[in-house]
Amino acid sequence: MLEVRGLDVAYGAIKAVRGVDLTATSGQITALIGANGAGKSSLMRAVSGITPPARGAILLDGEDITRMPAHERARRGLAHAMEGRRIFHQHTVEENLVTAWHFRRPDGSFKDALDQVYDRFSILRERRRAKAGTLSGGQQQTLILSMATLHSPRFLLLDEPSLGLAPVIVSQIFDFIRDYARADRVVLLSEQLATLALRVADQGYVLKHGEVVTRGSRAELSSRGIADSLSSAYLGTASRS
Ligand SMILES: Nc1ncnc2c1ncn2[C@@H]1O[C@H](COP(=O)(O)OP(=O)(O)OP(=O)(O)O)[C@@H](O)[C@H]1O
Repeated sequence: MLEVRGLDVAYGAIKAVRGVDLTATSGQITALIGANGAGKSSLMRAVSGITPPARGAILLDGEDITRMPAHERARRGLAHAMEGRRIFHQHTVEENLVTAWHFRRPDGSFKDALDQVYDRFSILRERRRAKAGTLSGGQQQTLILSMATLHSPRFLLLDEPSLGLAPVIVSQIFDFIRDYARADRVVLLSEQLATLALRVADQGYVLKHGEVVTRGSRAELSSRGIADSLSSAYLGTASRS
């Protein structure tokens, strides 16, 4: 279980996250829903140890990791796929996977992990010798997801994995994330569009100006019309470039 208690994240005078309480349980996808600038990425960066919080606590299975360096959190099974396509564009697909494997102290067999990736996303097998920068947006996102999950982390943070992708690719990616969570993992997924988030998430937290304004199960949020109201707010105010 991942718990966040009374979390504040600030950049100087800018308060990006304010007093957030959140619980994400194993076997479920928990969505962070909010428009551009709502504080989703800042919250995730605090959880993975990239941005130190100004206040509050973060616990993994009851252990307080608030002051723990990012690499120690990674060793405890926490992985973070950040917003934007962070891969080595000049390296091949397989070289990117090798790098991801060695980035953490490897245990188990790389070949087995690689076979799993290629069995799941056959396009990555076909394109394993292609430079990652030549892949389509959807293929790059499957590579990023594969890199983030190569070590089968128990806690997976995904920052807007659907960003800019065609609906058919989003469905494939969501299928993967759903299966991943079902195998007793904690998945925290951020998404600007509530309608998209609620297609895959079991529960959600809606953030606005850094604060949780509502939370609930998928059914609860859907019945409250969160999806529609947020989507129209998004369409009116934000751009998704
Ligand atoms: N490194 C930074 N320095 C200063 N302000 C920042 C920094 N990163 C984020 N912010 C500000 O913090 C607030 C929350 O941003 P954050 O990126 O966490 O939101 P978000 O919900 O993830 O939005 P997006 O969908 O654009 O990533 C915004 O006002 C943003 O401008």
